[in-house]
Amino acid sequence: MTTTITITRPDDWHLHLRDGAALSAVLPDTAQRFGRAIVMPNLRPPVTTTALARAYRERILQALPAGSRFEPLMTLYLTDNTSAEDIALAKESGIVHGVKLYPAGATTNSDSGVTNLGHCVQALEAMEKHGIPLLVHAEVTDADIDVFDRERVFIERNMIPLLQRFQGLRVVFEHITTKDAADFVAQAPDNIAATVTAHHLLMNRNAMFNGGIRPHHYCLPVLKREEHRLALVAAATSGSAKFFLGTDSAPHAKSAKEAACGCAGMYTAHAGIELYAEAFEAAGALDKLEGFASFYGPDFYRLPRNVDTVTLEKATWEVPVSLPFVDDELVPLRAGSTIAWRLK
Ligand SMILES: NC(=O)N[C@@H](CC(=O)O)C(=O)O
Ligand SMILES: [Zn+2]
Ligand SMILES: [Zn+2]
Repeated sequence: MTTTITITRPDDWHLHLRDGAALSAVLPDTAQRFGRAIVMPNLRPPVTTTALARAYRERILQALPAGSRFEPLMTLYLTDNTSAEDIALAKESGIVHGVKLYPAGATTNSDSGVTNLGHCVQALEAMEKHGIPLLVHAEVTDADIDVFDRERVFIERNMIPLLQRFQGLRVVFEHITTKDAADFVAQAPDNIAATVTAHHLLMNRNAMFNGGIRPHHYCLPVLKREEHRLALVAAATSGSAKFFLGTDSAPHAKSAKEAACGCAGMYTAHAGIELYAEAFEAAGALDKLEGFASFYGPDFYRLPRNVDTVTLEKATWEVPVSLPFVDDELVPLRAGSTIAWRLK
């Protein structure tokens, strides 16, 4: 007898869909599993205005498989020059659901990011006023701060002052990777929540060096020590509405990953809910998966929960060694290996 679980259709609250042919290559994986996704704006050039977000949304809808009811939820990329007027327009549009803060230089395509939060006061006040959440890639970029400490130091230097200054702003601490972040979010007021990726629930930093350097396990924020992974599992399976699903699936061509200076990002959308089922099962907490994957995200974003369902069965399947990707290949997480849950 196979074990199955049926849950309300999940949403992905942190996703990179890219653009053009890459978008067409990856979108079906997400659309098959998730009802909606918060689509990250770090294109080249970045999605900095509602007009750009509207055009990008149309390209996503065009690329959807026929009959799909997947709904892209758009975001704007915060820059030093984002104005209160830009935020008012975003709110009015009804299609923009968050504004993403990338500290300049912190991650893939973040060179237009914020150099100093002091430059963003008017935009942040407008977001507070209009109820648009700020989504934060929470890492400092100082050369003297160890790469494994970048998230912890961001909390002290940036997150605490930000929340102090804008007490009505809703903030998503994106892709948390440390016990420090999990503890911080758990004790913070209800306007602060966090997304958690499947890969940070399933792997610690040893996965980057298992028998040799493993570029497909390199992402940002980088994988951390086992004690941090355990803290993330505890937070995600706690039943707290402050922690919800965000895959941070971030496709890069194989040639850009397997390189002298390889790109950061893991592709996980091909098993976007299945990998979480593995992590929750390992923690003995499958009963907590639906809240994390399907309820707490829409509740935080003030959107209705999905009404249809997905069913997962406990059945091992083999992940292809690579997937077609534009003129290249895409190496998904677990390539050539197996995943213990399958989407029915
Ligand atoms: N997560 C990653 O390692 N990479 C993301 C950017 C990001 O989310 O920081 C990407 O766009 O490739
Ligand atoms: Zn990020
Ligand atoms: Zn991301």
